[in-house]
Amino acid sequence: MNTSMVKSKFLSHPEDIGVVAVGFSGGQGKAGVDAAPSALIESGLLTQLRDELNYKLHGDDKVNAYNDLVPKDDPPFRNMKNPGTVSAVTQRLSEQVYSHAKEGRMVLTLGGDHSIAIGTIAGSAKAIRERLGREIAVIWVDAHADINTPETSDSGNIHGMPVAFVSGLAKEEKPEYFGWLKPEHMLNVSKLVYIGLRDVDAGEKRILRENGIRAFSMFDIDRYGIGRVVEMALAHIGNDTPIHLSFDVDALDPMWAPSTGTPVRGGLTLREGDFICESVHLTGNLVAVDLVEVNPSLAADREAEAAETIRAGCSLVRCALGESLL
Ligand SMILES: NC(=[NH2+])NCCC[C@H](N)C(=O)O
Ligand SMILES: [Mn+2]
Ligand SMILES: [Mn+2]
Repeated sequence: MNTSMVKSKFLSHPEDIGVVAVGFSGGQGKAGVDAAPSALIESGLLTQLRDELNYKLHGDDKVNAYNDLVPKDDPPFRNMKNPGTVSAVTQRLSEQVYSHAKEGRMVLTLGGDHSIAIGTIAGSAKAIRERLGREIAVIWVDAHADINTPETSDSGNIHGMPVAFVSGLAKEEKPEYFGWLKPEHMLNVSKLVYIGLRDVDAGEKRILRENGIRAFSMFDIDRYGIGRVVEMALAHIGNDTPIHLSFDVDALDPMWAPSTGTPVRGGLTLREGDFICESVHLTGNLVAVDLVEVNPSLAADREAEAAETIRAGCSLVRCALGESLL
């Protein structure tokens, strides 16, 4: 790590990153998001972390496809699409994230669609509980709240439900349908904060309200500016809490990140996204980062727009890991 970088105080090996590349698209219906990790890696992300930011990287450079986990038959269950597949993949992913996090490393997960956060958050939460006896906080940067329960979801896509499962708002006993999630995997919703929301379903608004969940929408960003919003978000989770940052690239305006499955206009500039990541880095509390929903095959002008989106994603990750601070 460079001398100007902030070492995370909750990591015993702050210079080490466990990388998990998740080539998975089963939480939604559009092919291509599974190709994001290799596109990000090919564009040089891991080399930059190694050579420019001086991290030591652990874990396979190869992308996990999890094909061995896909059940032969995966019918909808409680309105969820591909429930058995998403459950099995996120369970395996939770073990991968856990095994890095329990070593005291930073964990970087490259998605994949946002359903994978069921696995990443479950793995971080469990490891941090065991290592430090603490609960993690989650900063969820997204156009969407992804807190539908199977019953409130219109689409049945599990990438719109991860927060509900990992916080216990959506419950299921069957082990093959997320019943593997145990109390040690869970996120306390009082330690959850959203930034960037602008497309929240009616049922999700009710869930946010009823559970008193702290959320900063694009309205708040226009009103207070990104600086104040990040300050308030960090104040909400407190200065002494390990942070898991889950960044959906669709939080950025489609101008900066056009290649994504559910783009919503009126989003963050790339600079605002980078600022969020830099600010989280500066807390010294970061323990895990997810970057999700980059889909290189979705774009009007494929090559150019996909390259833009990949570049934006790389920038966000580097900022979260300490780049660009003087
Ligand atoms: N991770 C995402 N891009 N999620 C989009 C979710 C969209 C919508 N709210 C749904 O539940 O289907
Ligand atoms: Mn989203
Ligand atoms: Mn999302």
